[in-house]
Amino acid sequence: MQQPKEPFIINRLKAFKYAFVGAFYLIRTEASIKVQVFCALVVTVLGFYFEITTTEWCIQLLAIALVLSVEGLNSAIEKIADFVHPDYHKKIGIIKDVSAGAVTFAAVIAGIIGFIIYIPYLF
Ligand SMILES: Nc1ncnc2c1ncn2[C@@H]1O[C@H](COP(=O)(O)OP(=O)(O)OP(=O)(O)O)[C@@H](O)[C@H]1O
Repeated sequence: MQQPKEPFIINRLKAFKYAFVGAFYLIRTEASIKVQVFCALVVTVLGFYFEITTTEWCIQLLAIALVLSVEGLNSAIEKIADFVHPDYHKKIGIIKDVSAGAVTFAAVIAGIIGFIIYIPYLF
């Protein structure tokens, strides 16, 4: 028998709950996400210390969101890869390397953004 359809708002609230559970799971279990969250906290403190502009805050927050999102998706791809093929396989290696490579793009660009924002405050 089909389950009765739940109201739209309940359905969306549940989706939010699952998404937050996933976000906290990432922070609790993934070393790379812990490092990225630590970096995000450091630049947030720097932002308050140097009183960066509203535009700089927006760009910094976008860079943080980009790195955390791509890192989270990379973790999800690693988990899918381990689930579908737990043993060693050359193609799984390439899939994981490509996924990690996507994080590298985001992290390098975020680093460059950090330099562009903070170098003028330091020198
Ligand atoms: N099943 C596998 N088959 C082939 N190569 C693998 C496999 N698992 C991992 N590798 C190789 O080892 C590298 C590291 O994989 P791993 O799953 O440990 O990710 P990680 O980079 O340590 O993840 P994290 O982001 O959690 O630190 C991969 O990028 C890939 O080159």
